[in-house]
Amino acid sequence: MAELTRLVAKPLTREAFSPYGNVIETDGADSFAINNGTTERFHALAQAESVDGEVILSIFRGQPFSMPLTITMMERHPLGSQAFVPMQNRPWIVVVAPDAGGAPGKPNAFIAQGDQGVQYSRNVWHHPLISLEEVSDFLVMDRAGAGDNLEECNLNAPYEVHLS
Ligand SMILES: NC(=O)N[C@@H](O)C(=O)O
Ligand code: NI
Repeated sequence: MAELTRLVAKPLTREAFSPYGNVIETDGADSFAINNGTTERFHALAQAESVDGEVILSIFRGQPFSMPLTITMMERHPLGSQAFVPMQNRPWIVVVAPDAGGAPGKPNAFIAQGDQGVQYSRNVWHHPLISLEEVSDFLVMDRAGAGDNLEECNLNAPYEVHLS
């Protein structure tokens, strides 16, 4: 088995995640009152992108992974963005990577809190959903339509994701 490179998950912040997309959270976001002041709207935290087809909402029920977790591949969606918002307020893991000549470069891992969602911008390398602790539901917004919207690629070496 190839040497495992240790990857420590960092706290998810808008700034650190900005090269890859948006963090969907109320902390630090502007808001305004609607519904006669009975509701606060945190407006346009992310904008879905689809080159064609339609944008849909789904629920992904993720099996929990134990840590440390060895990752060997990444994927991306060339035809649209993909957003994940946790529905049961449990932490989860986000792994993204820059593009390096059409393949994922060195991955970055983040620990997301249960009130943090993310949107991967179109064509951004990311690892498939990594739930923690218990089976967890996520509201997912992404593109549906004709054509192949899933590109997978092995990492040049396996990484072992750690929480600390
Ligand atoms: N393939 C699929 O629908 N899920 C992945 O895109 C993922 O990011 O979890
Ligand atoms: Ni995906």
